[in-house]
Amino acid sequence: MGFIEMTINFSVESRSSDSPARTGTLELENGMFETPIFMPVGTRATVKSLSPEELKKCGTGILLANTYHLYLRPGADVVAEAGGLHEFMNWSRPILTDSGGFQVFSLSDMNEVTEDGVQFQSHLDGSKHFITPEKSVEIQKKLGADIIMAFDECVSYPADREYVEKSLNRTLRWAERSLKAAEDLQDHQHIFGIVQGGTYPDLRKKSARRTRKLDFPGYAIGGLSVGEENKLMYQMLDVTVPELPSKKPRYLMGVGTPRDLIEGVKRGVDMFDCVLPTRLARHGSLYTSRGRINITNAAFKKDFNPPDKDCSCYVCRNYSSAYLRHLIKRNELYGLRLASYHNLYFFLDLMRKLRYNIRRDTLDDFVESFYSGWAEE
Ligand SMILES: CC1(C)O[C@H]2[C@@H](O1)[C@@]1(COC(C)(C)O1)O[C@@H]2CNc1nc2cc3nc(N)[nH]c(=O)c3cc2[nH]1
Ligand SMILES: [Zn+2]
Repeated sequence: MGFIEMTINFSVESRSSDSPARTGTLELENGMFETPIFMPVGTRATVKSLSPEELKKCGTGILLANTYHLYLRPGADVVAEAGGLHEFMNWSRPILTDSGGFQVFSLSDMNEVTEDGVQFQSHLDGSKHFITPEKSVEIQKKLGADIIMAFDECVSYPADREYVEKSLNRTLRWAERSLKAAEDLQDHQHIFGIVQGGTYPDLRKKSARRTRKLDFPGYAIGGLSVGEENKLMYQMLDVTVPELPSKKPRYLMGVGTPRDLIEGVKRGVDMFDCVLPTRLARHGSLYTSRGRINITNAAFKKDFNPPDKDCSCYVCRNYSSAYLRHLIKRNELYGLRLASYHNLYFFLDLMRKLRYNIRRDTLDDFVESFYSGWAEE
C-alpha cells in the first residue's frame, strides 16, 4: 500500500455555551473517533484480560500503549517485524503510544538525565539503556502508532520552581528534536507536544506558549496526575488550556477518576487515559452511578442485583454482585475480566454522556445530576 500522507484531522463540532467544553472528531489513518474520549491503557500491547472484540463492544475508540515497556520487552524490532502494534495485537482502530518519558522517570532505576537524553536501568533486569528524543521517536515509529508523543521529562510532585523551569526548558529543546526526528521519518503529522511546568502557573503558561510555537498537530498536558491535589490539577488546566490552539486536540495524560474526567472536559480537554478502571477492577473496586464500591464487601454476599442497576453493560445485564464477589474473592480470572469490562464500559459511557450533553448544551445539568448521586471518592 502506498504511503498515505495522513494528517491528524481534528474538527470541533459543538461547544458548550458556558464553559470551554467542546465535542469534536479526530480522524486518523486507522479510523476516527469522537471527543471528548477516554483511552484504555494497554501498556504492554494488551488492555489487561480484555479481547479486541470486547474493547470494541464497550466502545473503545483508541487505546494507549507504552514505548518504555515495549522497547524493553519484546523489543521494538519484534513488533516492527510483526507488522507493527496493530497487527501484533490484532487491534485495527487507532493507537497512541506514550514516549517513555514518564515511565523512565517513574518505573526505571534512573541513572542520569543529560541534555542529550536519559540513562536508565531496566526495572526488569537492570540492563543499562540510553534514550533520547530521536530514539523515542524511532521506537514509536517502529511500533506504528497513529499518534506518538514527544520525549519529555515529567517532573515529580512536589518539585522546586528552579528545577521545574530548568526541566521545562530542556523538555522544549527535546520537543524540537522530537519534531525534527518525526519530520525525518515523515511522521511529523502524528506527533503531539507535551506541556510541562509543574504546579507553577507562570511556568505552565511559558511551557504552553513555547510548545505551541513549534506547531504540533496536537498538544498533551503532562506533569499532572503525579500525586498533586485535584484542585491544583484543575487550576493548572485553567491556566494551560487557554494557551493552546482551540482547533487542535488537547490530551491530559494519566487522568483520571470520573470526577477528573468531568472537570477536565468542562475545562476544554479532549482526550484522557488512565490505568484506574482496569487496575482497580482487578482489586474488586467497581465504578457505579452511586460511586465506587468494593464488590468483595460482605454486604454483596447475597446481593443478586447487578453491580450497577443503571448500567446496561454485558456484565450488569447478565451477572449479580454476589457472583462477581464470589469470583473476585477466589481470584478467578473470569471475575477480573468481568470487573475490567464493567469499569471500562462505565468510563466510556460517561464520555458518551458528556459528549451527548455538550451537543445539547445541557452539560451543567448533567454534571449536577451525576455529582448528586455520586459518593465522594
Ligand atoms: C505509573 C502509573 C502506572 O501510571 C499512572 C499511575 O501509576 C499514577 C501513579 O500515581 C497516580 C498519580 C495515582 O497515578 O500515575 C500515572 C498516571 N499519571 C500520569 N501518567 C502520565 C504520563 C505522562 N507521560 C509523559 N510522556 N509525560 C508526562 O508528563 C506524563 C504525566 C503523567 N501522569
Ligand atoms: Zn456494568
